[in-house]
Amino acid sequence: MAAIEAIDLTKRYGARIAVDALAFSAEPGEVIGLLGPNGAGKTTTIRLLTTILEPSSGTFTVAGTSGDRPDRIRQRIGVLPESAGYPARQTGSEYLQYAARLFGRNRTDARTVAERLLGEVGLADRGNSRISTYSRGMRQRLGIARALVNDPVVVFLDEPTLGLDPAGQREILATISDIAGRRGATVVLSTHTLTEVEEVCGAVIILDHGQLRASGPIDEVVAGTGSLRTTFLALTENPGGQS
Ligand SMILES: Nc1ncnc2c1ncn2[C@@H]1O[C@H](COP(=O)(O)OP(=O)(O)OP(=O)(O)O)[C@@H](O)[C@H]1O
Repeated sequence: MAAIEAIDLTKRYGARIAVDALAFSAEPGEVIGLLGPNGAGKTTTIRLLTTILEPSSGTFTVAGTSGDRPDRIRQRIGVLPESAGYPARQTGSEYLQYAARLFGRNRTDARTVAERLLGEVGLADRGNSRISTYSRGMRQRLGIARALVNDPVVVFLDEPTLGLDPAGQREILATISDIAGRRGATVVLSTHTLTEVEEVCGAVIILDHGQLRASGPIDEVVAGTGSLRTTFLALTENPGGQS
C-alpha cells in the first residue's frame, strides 16, 4: 500500500488555485523531495496532506488512512511546519516530554522517549539547556525530534534546512536519511535546494503554479536531461518571466 496517495487533490482560494488536481503516490520508507519555485503550492500540499487544510476537491490517503479521517491521520504522521515556534523558557527535553504526554505517554515513558529522540537528532548533550540558547540548526533538529514523538509512519518536513549554514544542513540531511533508513518512515522533504534532494531523496515531485510537472524516482524524472537542475528549470520555466 502506498504511504501517500493523492487523487485530483485541489485547493482554491477564491479564484486562485493553489493546488490543481494533484495526483501522485509515495512508497513506504521513501524520502521524497517536494520541489517547486516560490508559490508553486508546496506548503499548501503539505497542509492538505497533514489535514491542516481541507481540500476544495479531490481525495487522498496518508499512512493507509483516508483524508476524511483527519484525527487518525494525525496520530500516524509527524510534521515540521515551515516556521515552527518554540517555547524559549523550556529545555529541549521538557519540550519533547510535553509533546510525548500529548500523545498519551505517562511521565516515565515521556522522559524515555525524549531522551531517545534527543540522541537520535544529535542533541543528547543539550537536552537540559533552554531552547532560547539553541542555534537555528539545533532548533530545527528539535523540531524534527518533535515530529517523531509518536513514531510516525509518514513525516513531513517543510524547508527544514532553510537559513542553516552548510554544517547545519549536513546534520539535518543525515538525520533525514536516518529517519527513513532506521525507522522505515516515509519522509516528504520540501526544499529549494536541489543538491539536497539529489543527496537524500529517492523520488521527487515537481510543482509549478499548483500543477504537477513531474513525479517519480529521481533517475526516471531526470532521464531526459541527466541533471535534476536542468529538468527542474525546464519544467518550471515561465516564458513570461514571472514567478
Ligand atoms: N491563505 C491563503 N490565501 C490565499 N492564497 C494563498 C493562501 N495560502 C497560499 N496561497 C497562495 O497559494 C499559492 C501556493 O502557495 P504555497 O505557500 O503553497 O507555495 P510554496 O510552494 O510553499 O511557496 P514558497 O516556496 O514560497 O514557500 C500561492 O500563490 C499563494 O499566494
